[in-house]
Amino acid sequence: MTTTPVTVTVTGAGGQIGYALLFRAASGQLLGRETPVHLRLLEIPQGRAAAEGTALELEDGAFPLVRSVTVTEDATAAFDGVNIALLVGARPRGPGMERADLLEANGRIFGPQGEAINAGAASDVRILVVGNPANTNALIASAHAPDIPASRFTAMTRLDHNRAIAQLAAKLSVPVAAIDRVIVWGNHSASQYPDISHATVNGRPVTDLVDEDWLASEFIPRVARRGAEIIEVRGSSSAASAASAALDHVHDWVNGTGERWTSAGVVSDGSYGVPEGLISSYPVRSVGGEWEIVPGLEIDAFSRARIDASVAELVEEREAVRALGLV
Ligand SMILES: NC(=O)c1ccc[n+]([C@@H]2O[C@H](COP(=O)([O-])OP(=O)(O)OC[C@H]3O[C@@H](n4cnc5c(N)ncnc54)[C@H](O)[C@@H]3O)[C@@H](O)[C@H]2O)c1
Ligand SMILES: O=C(O)C[C@H](O)C(=O)O
Repeated sequence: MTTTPVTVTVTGAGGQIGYALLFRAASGQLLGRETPVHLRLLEIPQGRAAAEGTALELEDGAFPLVRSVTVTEDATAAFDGVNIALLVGARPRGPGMERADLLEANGRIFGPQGEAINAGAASDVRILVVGNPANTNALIASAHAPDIPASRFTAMTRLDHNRAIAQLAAKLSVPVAAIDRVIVWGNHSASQYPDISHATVNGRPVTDLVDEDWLASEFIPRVARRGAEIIEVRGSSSAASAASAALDHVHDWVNGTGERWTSAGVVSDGSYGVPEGLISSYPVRSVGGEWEIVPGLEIDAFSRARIDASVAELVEEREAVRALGLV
């Protein structure tokens, strides 16, 4: 634990996720209850007033860990000296859209932000991209930050991971904490593969307890399409659960996972047949402040086909942003 204040920049701070995220970050749920924070809220002119209002409410929260709150429209100022960058600011999809439909509009946000991070971030900077399509936006930001190791750019698939655990816990009538070794592979999109072939419940293989039909026809599509289900039911995209997953991701990254597994979109080193350089979701542990891909897992034919399909979509997205000149 450190008592040196950590600078946390949240883009899209005036939006839904920003509002759900900032108060929990201020209370210590992002980095730990001993770590003071400087909060930087980056917005565009349309979102500035909402971010200013959030800043007033953060002040009124009288959070002991908050050392300062700054609202800005200037990416250079927002990322100067940043330790933790939460890139949330981007358009959400509406009903009937896929996340990849946002590629061109949102992709243009992440090149300039990558450049500003490259220019000014602290040497230990860690970046989580939440704005969709998250994996490819993280790839774009990383491509514009040549001085920052690619391993520091991550994309959020923790919400998918949490959704998978929650569905499994409900099916098996166990607390979520009883479940470990769930994996989300690939893209944060409908092609993602929530994989329970290595999962355990109280140390026992989950595959002994659920049938393949439930897996293929209920569990996988429910988790993969949960974002769309939320949009249909709520009328707008997930916010509090997304913020919660962002807190989980960063908290685990900084504080470690121990032996437990989680899922994160991290740069591929070629593991499990994913082309090197893509930002793909993998089973990971956080050790010594770095994400490590869980090595050596056996991948059966059912899983192989699904991982390959999601990775193929990531390759297509990379080609699309290359064609747009974004990487
Ligand atoms: N990865 C995930 O699991 C996950 C989960 C939920 C939502 N999301 C995505 O997160 C993004 C944000 O969702 P939301 O519900 O908060 O949307 P929102 O529309 O409520 O808020 C987005 C905010 O970003 C701001 N913004 C836009 N461009 C910006 C820029 N260049 N710099 C700074 N701010 C900018 C907007 O002004 C707005 O206030 C969307 O792309 C959504 O699809 C991802
Ligand atoms: O599905 C969306 O567009 C929002 C978000 O990515 C989610 O998974 O809830």
